Amino acid sequence: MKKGKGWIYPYIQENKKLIMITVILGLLTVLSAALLMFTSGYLISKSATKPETILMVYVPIVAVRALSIFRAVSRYVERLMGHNVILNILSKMRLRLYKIIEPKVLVMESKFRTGDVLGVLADDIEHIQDIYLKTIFPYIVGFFLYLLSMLALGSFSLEMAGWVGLYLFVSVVLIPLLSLVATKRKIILIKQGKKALYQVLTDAVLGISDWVFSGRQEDFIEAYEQKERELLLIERKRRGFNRLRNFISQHMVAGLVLIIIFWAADQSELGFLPVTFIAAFVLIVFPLTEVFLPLSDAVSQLPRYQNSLERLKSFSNNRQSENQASKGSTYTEEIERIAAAKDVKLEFEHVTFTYQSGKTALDDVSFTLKQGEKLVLLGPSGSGKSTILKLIQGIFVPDSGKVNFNGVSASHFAKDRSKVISVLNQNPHLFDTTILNNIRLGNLNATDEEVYWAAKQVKLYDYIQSLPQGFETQLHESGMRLSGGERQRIALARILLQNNPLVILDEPTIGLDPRTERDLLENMFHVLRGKSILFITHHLAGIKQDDRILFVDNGNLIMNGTHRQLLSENERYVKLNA
Ligand SMILES: Nc1ncnc2c1ncn2[C@@H]1O[C@H](COP(=O)(O)OP(=O)(O)OP(=O)(O)O)[C@@H](O)[C@H]1O
Repeated sequence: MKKGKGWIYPYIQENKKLIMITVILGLLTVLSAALLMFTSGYLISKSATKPETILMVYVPIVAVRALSIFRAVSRYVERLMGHNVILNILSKMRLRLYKIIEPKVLVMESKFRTGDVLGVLADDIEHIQDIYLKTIFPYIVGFFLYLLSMLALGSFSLEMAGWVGLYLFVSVVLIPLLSLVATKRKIILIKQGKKALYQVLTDAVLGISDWVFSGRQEDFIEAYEQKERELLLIERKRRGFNRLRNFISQHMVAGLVLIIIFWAADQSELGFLPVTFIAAFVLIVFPLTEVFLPLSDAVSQLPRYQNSLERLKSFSNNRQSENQASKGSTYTEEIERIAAAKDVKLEFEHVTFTYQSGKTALDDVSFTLKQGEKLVLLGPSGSGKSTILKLIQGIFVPDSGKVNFNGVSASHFAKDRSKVISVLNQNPHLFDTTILNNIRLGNLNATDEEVYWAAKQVKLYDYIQSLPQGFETQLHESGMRLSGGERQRIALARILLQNNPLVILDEPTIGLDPRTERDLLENMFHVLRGKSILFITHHLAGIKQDDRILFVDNGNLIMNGTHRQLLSENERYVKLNA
């Protein structure tokens, strides 16, 4: 199957045999139901004529039994088969979605809203499932049934087949299409409204403590409920319209029954049809319309699918991340070599990067970081530090210039970046498991002794041992029971076990008091000796005389020199240090 070619057609193509079997089983189910009603109608009418012996109706009696068993069996097998195909398709769709999302996890924050991601994961794939179950399968079955009914009726009377064909066309094709046109806007509004509510709610849940502390939770609930009421109003109108459409469709069925009664009676009077067949012809209408009626509803759901499909497409069509994912595998060997050598040279060459919004975040930035060097990336808020970090991680690709590790573009690292780069950020995540497991995340093959060694390096060993359960202490959700400084030390211990050549410290001490900050930085730089360190910060705490400083401002690299040099040469730097 060619990936990236849509979310419906490739799966139909791949499963066409199974889908055909499901459709044939669906047809058999309806046909056996129709024949059952036909034979039952005949049997009742024939019995009413008081046949002399039971043998006269013996064949229809056996046929009724056989058909009812056959109908139940074929319906069961059809459902089994249908769901099997759908579950098979769904599992492949989910895997595909996972593969699309996984490499983008680091960009998610800047490119998608959480509500959007949840929407795709929770709703959209489920909706696509309905396309098959409620629209594609029923429509194919309905189409063949329509042809077969017309052929069967045509063998009795071509004129009648023509009229009934037209009548069914109006109720199966025209009414659904009209209802689609009438409800399309409402369905799109409902879907968009639900999406917006999803996003507002996600946003509010993420910032729930701020709502509570600002004392404005009532305002939020009121605004949310107001939007929900507006949506309900549209939904009520849509349901009202559907009820009207169903009412008209039911009356069309009643009309069809009357037409068949009059026609069959007429044919019987003219001697073309035995009287015992009148009921048979009338009863056959019911199982057939059972297939045709739900089609209106299936068609009116199309706008819902459209919205889901568009959202899934927007996920699969992210050019930047697709570039990285596709090229990543070609460079695996080279990346392994770089990781094994533990000798990395990071080069930024005339890098320019502009966000989709048009904001140029970096303009012609060049610098080099050799193995074992410490580079301090300094700059005020919004100057471009995080953008540099994302370019190093290969999440973004420069518009011009190069970001290379030993000559290999950072954007080729994709999933393998964790073999070369370690990142300690402002808020490392600790999981609800033991301290031992949390540290071992850095290297799942690390022995207990190695974990203890890492804990000693980051000066946490004695503290952990003093806890009643030592390294087996559970950290609870998000590692709540530890202080900010301790959490950073756990994360640092992970990095030591990871043992990568390049470590990026992304403002790891933000929010800590000056003393904890100083102790932590001292410990960090001590235990990370020999590694290349890129220390991103917006102030000068922990900086030594020989550290090389890169100062970015408004996307431009305006200072490049050691702390000592800049203090003696650069007035602005001196002021910063004051
Ligand atoms: N996803 C984005 N879309 C558009 N502009 C962005 C995006 N992310 C950042 N920017 C803009 O690019 C510029 C550089 O942002 P960046 O996050 O790199 O700064 P920073 O130095 O890391 O700031 P801080 O220290 O506050 O984290 C800023 O003006 C910012 O508003």
